Amino acid sequence: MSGNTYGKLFTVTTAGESHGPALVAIVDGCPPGLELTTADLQRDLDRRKPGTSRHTTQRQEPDEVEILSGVFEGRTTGCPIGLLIRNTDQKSKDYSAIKDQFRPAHADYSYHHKYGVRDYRGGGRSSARETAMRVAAGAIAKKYLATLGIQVRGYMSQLGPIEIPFKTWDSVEQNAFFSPDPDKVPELEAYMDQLRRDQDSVGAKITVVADGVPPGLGEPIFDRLDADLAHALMSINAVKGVEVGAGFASVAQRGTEHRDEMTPGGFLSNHAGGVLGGISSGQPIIAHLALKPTSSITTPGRSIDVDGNPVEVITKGRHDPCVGIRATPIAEAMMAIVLLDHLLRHRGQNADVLVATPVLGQF
Ligand SMILES: C=C(O[C@@H]1CC(C(=O)O)=C[C@@H](OP(=O)(O)O)[C@H]1O)C(=O)O
Repeated sequence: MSGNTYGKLFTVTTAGESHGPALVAIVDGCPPGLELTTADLQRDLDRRKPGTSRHTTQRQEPDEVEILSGVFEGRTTGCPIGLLIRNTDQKSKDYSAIKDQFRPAHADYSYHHKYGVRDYRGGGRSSARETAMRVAAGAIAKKYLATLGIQVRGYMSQLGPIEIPFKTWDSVEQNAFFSPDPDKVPELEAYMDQLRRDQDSVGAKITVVADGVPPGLGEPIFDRLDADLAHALMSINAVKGVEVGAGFASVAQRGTEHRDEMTPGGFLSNHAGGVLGGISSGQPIIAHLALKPTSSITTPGRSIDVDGNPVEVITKGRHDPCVGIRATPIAEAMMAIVLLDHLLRHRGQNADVLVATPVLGQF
């Protein structure tokens, strides 16, 4: 397998380059009978698309999605769903100056060594533009999960050095950063304005939460739910770290603090992030993602060209000074895809399992 497909029963295959004619996806395994229109997908695509604020790339892409197959009279048929988004605002000449150079920290160098040939325009296949198709596919998963009362939502929890404590979901859709604290937005804006003046980029942390997930999802040993979440979330461009629940903070915790004690009234905490032994516990699933600073910056950097000569790289064109700003819908999509895949797998083997033990209330 060449790594362009995710999932076992609910599968998503993407294809397409940043400056090619279009991005496409095949979403297979969606249960039949789900009401689905392009509007269901467009909402999340609009949340991710470029050029919607001064803090993101100024490439203007409407990211209008077409459903090519798998939907008949407004409902999924159970057959593969073909999706297409046309690229409309490519400016490939921005890349001609660096076509034989490698941007430090970019996939340019490793793609060149792997394939020997690459579409250098806009990062080609390694461009974060590919994530548009994940968002479209994830919207299908989200819609099916919602019919079962499962809701996947995310927010920005840190931008560079600025931590953003969770305040309210109501704020998240009201600002360009997906900040759950409206009072932080002026500070985030000022930070980004200065960053652009500095011709630099910065990292970010995104948190994703799934509420209403029943206990039982996840397949020990290698396909643990948290292992698959790490796989899927780490597959997003620029992600350098994934934590589930307390994550790396678990290192400094004692067992008495980390364990999520149980009472008949419910769990008393959620350090596990909703996953015990690789299987969902019925608590909210919580994951955090670390995204690195964008490698395409106009501040010159030392590198080499394809012949090994030293060069100074300056990346012109339109770029996100912080890819994390648009990553929240992508992270939600990947979590939804993982959850639906595991839900269908769980159903397949365990639909008849009944235990008398009550499902505990969530923390
Ligand atoms: C277009 C998108 O982001 C692009 C991601 C990207 C990269 O190298 O990752 C480089 C830029 O592409 P271009 O140079 O063609 O403007 C971004 O604009 C998108 O996310 O839809």
